[in-house]
Amino acid sequence: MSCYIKVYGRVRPSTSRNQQNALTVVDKLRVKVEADGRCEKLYELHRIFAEDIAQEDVFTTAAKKMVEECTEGINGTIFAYGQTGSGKTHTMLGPADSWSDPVAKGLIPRSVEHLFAQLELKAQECQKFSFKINVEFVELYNDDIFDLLRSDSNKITLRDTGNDITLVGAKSESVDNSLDLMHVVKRGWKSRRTAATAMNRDSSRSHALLIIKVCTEEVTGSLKTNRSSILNLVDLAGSERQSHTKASGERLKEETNINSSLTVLGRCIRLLSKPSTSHSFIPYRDSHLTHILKNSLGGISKTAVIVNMHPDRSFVAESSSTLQFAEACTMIKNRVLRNEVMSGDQENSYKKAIHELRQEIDETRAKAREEFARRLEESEKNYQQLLAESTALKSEHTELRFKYNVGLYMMASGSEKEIVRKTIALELDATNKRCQLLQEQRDELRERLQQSLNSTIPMQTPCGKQRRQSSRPQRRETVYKHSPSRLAELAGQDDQLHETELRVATLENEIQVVRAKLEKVTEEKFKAEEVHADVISGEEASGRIEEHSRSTAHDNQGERAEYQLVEEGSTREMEKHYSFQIKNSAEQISDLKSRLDAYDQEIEEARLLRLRLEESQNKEKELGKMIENFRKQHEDDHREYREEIRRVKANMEKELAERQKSLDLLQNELEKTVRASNKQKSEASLQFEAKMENLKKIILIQFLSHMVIALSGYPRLFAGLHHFIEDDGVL
Ligand SMILES: Nc1ncnc2c1ncn2[C@@H]1O[C@H](COP(=O)(O)OP(=O)(O)OP(=O)(O)O)[C@@H](O)[C@H]1O
Repeated sequence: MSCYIKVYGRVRPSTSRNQQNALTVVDKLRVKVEADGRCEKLYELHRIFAEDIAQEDVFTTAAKKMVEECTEGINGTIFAYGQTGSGKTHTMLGPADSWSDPVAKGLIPRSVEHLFAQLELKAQECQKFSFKINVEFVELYNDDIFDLLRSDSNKITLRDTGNDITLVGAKSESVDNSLDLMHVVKRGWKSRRTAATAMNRDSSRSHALLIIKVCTEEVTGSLKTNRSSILNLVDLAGSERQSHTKASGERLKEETNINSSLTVLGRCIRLLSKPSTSHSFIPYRDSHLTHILKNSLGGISKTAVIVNMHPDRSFVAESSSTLQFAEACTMIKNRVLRNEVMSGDQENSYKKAIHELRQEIDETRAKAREEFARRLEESEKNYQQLLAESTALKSEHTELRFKYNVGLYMMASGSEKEIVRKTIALELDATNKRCQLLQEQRDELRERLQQSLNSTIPMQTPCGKQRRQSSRPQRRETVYKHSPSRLAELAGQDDQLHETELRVATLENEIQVVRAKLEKVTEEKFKAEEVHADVISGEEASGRIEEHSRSTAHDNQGERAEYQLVEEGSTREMEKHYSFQIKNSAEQISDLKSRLDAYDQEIEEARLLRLRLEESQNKEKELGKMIENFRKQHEDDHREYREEIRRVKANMEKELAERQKSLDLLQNELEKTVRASNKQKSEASLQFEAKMENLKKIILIQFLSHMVIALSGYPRLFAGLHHFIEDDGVL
């Protein structure tokens, strides 16, 4: 497994109130460096700790996980880097004499405590778990390594065996608990070289390395697992500028050495951070510091770097160079190895592995079942939700229908809305029919009226004629429907119309009678004229005829005058009578016309009602469609859910099958191993038996040869023995 070095930045609080800060923590990942407000640069690290960050947070972010992994056989290194006085010791150990302060204590005391807490936890969880902690504490002063746990000033040398760098001559102390370890740290710290400088009253003049070696043993059944790891906690000395520290003499020499070792560290980091030079030579051996940290920089360890910075503007150059160092560190990748050795009975370990795999399969199955149940529940919930939504829509639809029915109810006053709803179709049909009937009746009435009018034309006054001619054009034929109440009203009007119709019919009869009378009178008149003409045209006695004619003419004149008078009188009377009748008829016609208008109005209203009804029906249809769509969508969703569940189930079954397959493979392997070991055993026992047989023979031969030698002095006994051997076939 490979992973990048984790790099964290920490900005300490400013020391001077007058100075403006050159560093601004932008957010949790970025810090901005500003020089005289001119150029500014943003640096992004894995985390930036602002001035007010708590020590606990620094530990949790930068070290906690690494400490935990140390108990699993993974090496870890944490080191603090930065200019002098930037807070490296504050970060690693905490303020002086506050290492046991729960708030102020630094990363080393917290790591030590957490390490032991973790080991204790493992001991509780595992039946057979033991651990061994050894600690070494050294300092690199003027590029020499000194043991901080020994009072003599013996120098320590480095042994590099490739993967391991060991400190030859360093005292390794075994500790059982965190208190003991911290006691060792305190003891060693007292020996560390510090001095007051212009920058720091208690400036570290050396790089301090606390090396905690963790070894654990875990026994499960007949399987023994040994793990080992090293946790390096490093407090580097700070880079210094002579202009700031104003060092001289011994301090200047220290300063030069510190700076040169840090320069080598920087160079190694720069080379490691370039991907092109990943396989080229890295000058670890140029300084003890880089040599010791070889495994932590591009090696087989998990590494975290905490770069400490001073926020003041006067240290802006140092802060920039520290951040550049940090940025280079973020590009270095380490290869992390787990130092773990498993031993014990192989067969048992296989069995255990099989058992564990079975357990894992069971767990996976249980998880799959849980997941399946959860998804099923989820889909059920969704289904319920959709159902609820569908019900809501239905109720909305019902509500709309209700409103529509209320509307109908209001229109069909007097009827019950439920009845109206149920009988609406029948009513509509009936209304249609009645409307049709009414229209037919109306048409018939119109026709008869027209006939009546036609028959009275010769007797009409010009004014009546004009009125008739100016009557409205015939309306278009439309089939309308009425509401029941309107139909009741119309029925009343229908009766009236019928009555009028009867009256018109009576009138027509009367007209017929009058006409007949008129015809009779006219006929009589014509007859009289004919008779008169016959008398006048006789040839006999023309005088007489003349006389008779004169007298007859006189008589006829009187008769004719009389007749004319009668005729004139009756015609006037008749005219008077007919004009009265015509007047009456005209009045009735106008009345009928106004009624017809009213009918038309009613029919118009019925048409509007019908339109509204159609609208409502359309709405109902739309709602029906919406519900249908919704139901379809719901079914689709449900199908999708089922599909997904089936997919998940299939995947899980596939996974289970794969696991089962690997289990079978393991079982086969185990059987093979058992068979091989049995074969070996039987071969070994056969060999052993053969060897034993040979040994027995050799012993017997030796015994017999001794006997031969011993009995050579007794020939008879020897001969007997010889016989015995030959007879028994011993040799
Ligand atoms: N984050 C902080 N909060 C409060 N005080 C701090 C912080 N960082 C540093 N200090 C204080 O600043 C002073 C110098 O800090 P420290 O000794 O840790 O610096 P250093 O980087 O180790 O310096 P040197 O390299 O010279 O040893 C100390 O008094 C310390 O308590």
